[in-house]
Amino acid sequence: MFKTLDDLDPEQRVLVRLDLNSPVEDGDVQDNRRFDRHAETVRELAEAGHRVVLMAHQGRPGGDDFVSLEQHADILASHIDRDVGFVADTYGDDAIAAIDALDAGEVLLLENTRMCDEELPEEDPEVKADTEFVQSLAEHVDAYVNDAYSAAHRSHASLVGFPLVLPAYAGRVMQTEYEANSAIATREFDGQVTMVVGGTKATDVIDVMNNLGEKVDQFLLGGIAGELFLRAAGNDVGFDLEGMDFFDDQWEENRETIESLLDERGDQIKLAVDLAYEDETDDRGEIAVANITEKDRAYLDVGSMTVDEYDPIIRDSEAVFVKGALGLFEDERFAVGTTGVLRAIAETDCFSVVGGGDTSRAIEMYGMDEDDFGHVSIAGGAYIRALTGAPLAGVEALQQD
Ligand SMILES: Nc1ncnc2c1ncn2[C@@H]1O[C@H](COP(=O)(O)OP(=O)(O)OP(=O)(O)O)[C@@H](O)[C@H]1O
Ligand SMILES: O=C(O)[C@H](O)COP(=O)(O)O
Repeated sequence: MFKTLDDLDPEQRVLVRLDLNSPVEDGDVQDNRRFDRHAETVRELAEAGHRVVLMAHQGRPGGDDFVSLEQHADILASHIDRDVGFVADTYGDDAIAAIDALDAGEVLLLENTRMCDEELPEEDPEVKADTEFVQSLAEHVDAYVNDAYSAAHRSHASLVGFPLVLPAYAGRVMQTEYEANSAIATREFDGQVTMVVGGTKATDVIDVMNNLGEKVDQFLLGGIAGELFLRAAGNDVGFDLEGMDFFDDQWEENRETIESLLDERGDQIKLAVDLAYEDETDDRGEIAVANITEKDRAYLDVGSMTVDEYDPIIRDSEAVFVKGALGLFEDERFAVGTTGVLRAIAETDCFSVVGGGDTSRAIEMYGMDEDDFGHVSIAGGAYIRALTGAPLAGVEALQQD
């Protein structure tokens, strides 16, 4: 395990890595649950009287969402009910002067870590620890806290360098995410364990099945990934709408693996029995998979009969994990599958974890209460890695003494 905020000495100058990477629309950073979650860690540190220096990233160089963190400071301030200072510098003289000027309980956000050349290349922690970025900041703080679980799969300087040169602790988000997302690999459940898998990436589903095949009793499939499995089972599905490229490449690359998974794990894998599409009047139409004779239209959701089949399986489960949406839920007509399984989870008291950046958005979009779920992860790439047992560089760096 790692040390947590409970182990931190009083009155520290603490350097805290958050993940505030957010959608940006027309240059405006959108508020989202990452701010709300990290607010807990920041508030706790500030209220305890520490001097709090925050680091985070936004986008990647070259992308439209690669912007300054100035707006993030204001959004975060609104979540913690106290000022968050901002300095447009990552580790230069301005950043150091602002850090040195902090009083107890004050909070300062440094500029986008990815504006620093030493942050991004994926390198070993030892190399990152040796950078000017890490060495300069480390001299002006007493401790390092990593709260950025959702970025912990990256071996970037702000995530893996500091634990080698400073006493390092996990923040509250890091702690909660790590525990919940590792549960499927580490916890023993007495009853049935079910995994709902969908979304657009077949390899995510394949990796999850290969890694968790012994832990999970039933995989309930949907989404593009589910359609690829239906195709492998001999159905004429997998039609790309104009401008979309979900199926052909994925089919070429994964066909054999999917066929052998169906062969070896057929009893554990439940596929949709009906699918939904946009009909001639732009309404939702549904068709039983058994009645599909031609690959002539795109399917955008699992159908209602499928939800009726999946619902009792979820209600009989002791633990349910979700990765990926069962349909194009952003369009209300095609949200039936995704909201159907989420409602079934919310209404039972099973242990549940819902992950995937997109999928978890459905919870708020359709007015469900996060408290009805065991854990709603704010992680995308890190969540899938946790499920498939892959190491997370940022977590490993924290765990070494
Ligand atoms: N049949 C479908 N047709 C088109 N889009 C679909 C379909 N089924 C699911 N999707 C889309 O899949 C997306 C989720 O896929 P993804 O695999 O990216 O899931 P995630 O795990 O939530 O996200 P991420 O990996 O980005 O964190 C949703 O935005 C949804 O609209
Ligand atoms: O938003 C995320 O999933 C994380 O912050 C990681 O971002 P990245 O994929 O740009 O490294």
